[in-house]
Amino acid sequence: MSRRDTGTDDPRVKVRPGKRSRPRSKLRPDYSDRPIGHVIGVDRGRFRLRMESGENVDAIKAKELPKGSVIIGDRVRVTGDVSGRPDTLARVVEVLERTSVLRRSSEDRDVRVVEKAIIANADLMVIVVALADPPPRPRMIDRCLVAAFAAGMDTLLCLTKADLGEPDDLRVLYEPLGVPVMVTSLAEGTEQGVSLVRDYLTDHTSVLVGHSGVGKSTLLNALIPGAGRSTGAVNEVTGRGRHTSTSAVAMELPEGGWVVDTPGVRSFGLAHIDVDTVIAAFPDVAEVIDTCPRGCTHEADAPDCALDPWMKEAGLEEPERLRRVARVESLRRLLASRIDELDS
Ligand SMILES: Nc1nc2c(ncn2[C@@H]2O[C@H](COP(=O)(O)OP(=O)(O)OP(=O)(O)O)[C@@H](O)[C@H]2O)c(=O)[nH]1
Ligand SMILES: [Zn+2]
Repeated sequence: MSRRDTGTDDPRVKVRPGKRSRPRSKLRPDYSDRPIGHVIGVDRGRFRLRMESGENVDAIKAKELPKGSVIIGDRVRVTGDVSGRPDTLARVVEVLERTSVLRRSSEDRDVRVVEKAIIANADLMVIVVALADPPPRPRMIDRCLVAAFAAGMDTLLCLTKADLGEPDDLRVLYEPLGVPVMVTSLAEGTEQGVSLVRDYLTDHTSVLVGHSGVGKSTLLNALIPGAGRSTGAVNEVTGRGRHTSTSAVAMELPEGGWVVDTPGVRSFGLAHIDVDTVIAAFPDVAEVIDTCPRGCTHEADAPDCALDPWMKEAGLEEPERLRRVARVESLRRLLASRIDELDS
């Protein structure tokens, strides 16, 4: 992946990966008059579509479409039986151009990096972080910010369990980057901050990302009464979350908009994202890096890397000095290793 020319060298100019338009082959049939559906459920090769007519229709993918080419959130053209009557199946014949694609990479058994598209057309990543139990990890937040940036999605930082901890340290780290921060408290019988989050999510297509146990399901149930997400259980065998299923689902918000829930976001390797894109996702640090010597790797042992004097600048107030150290360490860790599990 190469960085697109935006006509400027200014690293503050965010470069979002461009939409790719596939040339239409003359031999391919023209499906442009077929009805359009929105993929709101994927379960082992079966798709649930919300048609533009409002009908829900079940479908499979046409053979000519490659494996994995239809994902949750896609807009697709459909042939066959689109009546939505029981025991009917339509056929997805074309995937329309996506406005965003959230990808992840992971290592397969041969330790090859495999990249996978997991969510299409989502515009907002809600990074869910508990203020305590489990303790917040800025490293994970940074990984998510990079993935969202590379996907072309906006971000919202949602700090849960405010009854157990203070949000100020995280606000100091992320508000200067322009990441909106919202705080919720959903301890037994309380419901603070939810309506603000719901208003923010309305009319967007969002995905909640966060470590196991931070309260994603609790938040989702509060946002969408009747969402029926089960909460609190941790897999006793692996000690990890209990999502063993492969199904992905998009749930409708009461006032409009969608929240996507997919086990795909559990592991969040960023190996498919190039160094420039990782750096661009750290706008404050990118500005400093601009003054590095040519070819600088920005790693801890890189000679004359501009990040070192920036961290140690004389006369810095303590919170700002700590913020800079945290930002540089986070970026350096990300540059050193972009393969990681969200839950690790
Ligand atoms: N004290 C407190 N506990 C909370 C709050 N929100 C959720 N919890 C509790 O935290 C535990 C985990 O919540 P879940 O909603 O299951 O967390 P999750 O992020 O969906 O976890 P996974 O499904 O494993 O990914 C549950 O016991 C919740 O009751 C909160 O605001 N305050
Ligand atoms: Zn450098």
